[in-house]
Amino acid sequence: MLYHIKNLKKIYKGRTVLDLPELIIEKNKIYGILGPNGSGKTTLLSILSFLEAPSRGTVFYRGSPVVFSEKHLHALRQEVVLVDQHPIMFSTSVYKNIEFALKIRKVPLKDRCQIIKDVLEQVGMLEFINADAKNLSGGETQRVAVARALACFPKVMIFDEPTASVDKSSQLAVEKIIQELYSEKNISVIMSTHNMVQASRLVHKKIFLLNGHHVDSFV
Ligand SMILES: Nc1ncnc2c1ncn2[C@@H]1O[C@H](COP(=O)(O)OP(=O)(O)OP(=O)(O)O)[C@@H](O)[C@H]1O
Repeated sequence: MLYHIKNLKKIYKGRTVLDLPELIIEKNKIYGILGPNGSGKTTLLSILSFLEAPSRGTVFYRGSPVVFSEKHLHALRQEVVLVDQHPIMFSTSVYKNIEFALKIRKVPLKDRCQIIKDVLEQVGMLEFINADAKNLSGGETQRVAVARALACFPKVMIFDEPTASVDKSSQLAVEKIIQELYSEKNISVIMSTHNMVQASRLVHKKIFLLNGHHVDSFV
């Protein structure tokens, strides 16, 4: 079991936006979190990637209860990475954007170049290695963001609406990459999406959220 959530609540200014008595997420699968605007998808993904603490309840990760304090979260954030819907790129080359992630994880200088080439190759973006990351299209930016996350050798990758702001061909390219992360790299994937058709072709398990509650389906 990858995650086991028990009696979780997230409360903002007195309003409960997530209320999950129990939720289990198994490893080595692609999960889709589905729900309308404001249903709590991003909030759940932030908690699963250890960037937000629940207001109440416990998150077990690989069998251990997570202590949401900076000291304890450091190691967990090395193996679980979130790829944001609008990834932030620094105004420098694609190479340096990925290198920055390696630098903060203290990857030795001599290893960085090969890792960066490898991950860009995996997402089909090697030819952009020296391009200015600020000039990339939405789809290209998503792929570099995936490469940057992959450079940290994660066990779990979490995507917030990975194809919401890209065109159709980039959408299929990103879906293919997600499929390969799972099938070739044994990375567990959790992604939110509005797109039911996308979920049907890509994910193994769906989690439906409605007003912060886990429901069996929307019908
Ligand atoms: N930092 C915050 N402070 C106050 N309220 C918040 C905060 N973050 C989220 N919310 C509220 O929590 C609810 C759930 O938001 P969340 O972003 O998780 O939903 P979502 O399903 O991801 O929506 P969308 O599909 O529009 O991205 C919303 O009503 C939102 O306004």
